Amino acid sequence: MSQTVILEAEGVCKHFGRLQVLHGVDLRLHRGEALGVVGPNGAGKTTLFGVLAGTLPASGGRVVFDGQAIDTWDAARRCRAGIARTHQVPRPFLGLSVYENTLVAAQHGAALRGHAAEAAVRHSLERCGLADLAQRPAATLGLMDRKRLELARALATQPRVLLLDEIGGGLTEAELHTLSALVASLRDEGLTVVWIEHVLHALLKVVDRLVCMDAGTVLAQGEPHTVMGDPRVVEAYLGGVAA
Ligand SMILES: Nc1ncnc2c1ncn2[C@@H]1O[C@H](COP(=O)(O)OP(=O)(O)OP(=O)(O)O)[C@@H](O)[C@H]1O
Repeated sequence: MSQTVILEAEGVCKHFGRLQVLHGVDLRLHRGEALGVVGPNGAGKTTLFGVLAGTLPASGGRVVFDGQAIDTWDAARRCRAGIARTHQVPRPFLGLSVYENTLVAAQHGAALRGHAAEAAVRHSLERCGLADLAQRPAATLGLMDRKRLELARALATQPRVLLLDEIGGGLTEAELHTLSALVASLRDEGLTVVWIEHVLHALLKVVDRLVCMDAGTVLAQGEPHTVMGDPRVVEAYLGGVAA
């Protein structure tokens, strides 16, 4: 795995009014790796994603993508540059088809038009196992297919970095197995992935490194099983019981 840093948070702070949620987070993402992010509810994981993706302005620190400071870039510009994210609760356009939902992402997220947009949509739907459901209205999809669509919409923006926010929640064991295999294959094809997840066994099958956050700071990071066995992680995240 290359050790080139593609995305970096340096001393990132975030306040919501008087509530400080991120307290100087340092995070380095290496090109081509899959990085897992775990931590107790309220640790600031999703807030960090917002700051990286540009949907939330940081209150301090900086974010560097591919060697450039991107703090002044809005979310649309970051997406066009190659940072895509999924959300905990998928919110597709319910009245549009799977195809149309993904086309909107290709057009708005990556500014693709015509054949290039159609090719990106077809490829994303095939990658996510949705090709046969392309004409289905999004409103008729079950949970797993909504998650597939959320992923396909992110892929249609042609990302270099993919931020996955708890995409495994609510899935069956068989669905989790499929999801882990899909995320691993995306990483194996060269996509850089950051995955926030509470379903630990699904996450640990895939990630190369793990970060544990607690109370707006990075508590531990490194080789996944070493991090999960770290006494501070066991105490803060696993309620004192080792995984
Ligand atoms: N827009 C907001 N306004 C005020 N407080 C917020 C806002 N967004 C998040 N918070 C607070 O920031 C803290 C961190 O939330 P965040 O969602 O980032 O945590 P998390 O680690 O992703 O948690 P979870 O695992 O439950 O998703 C929480 O206390 C939350 O209530």
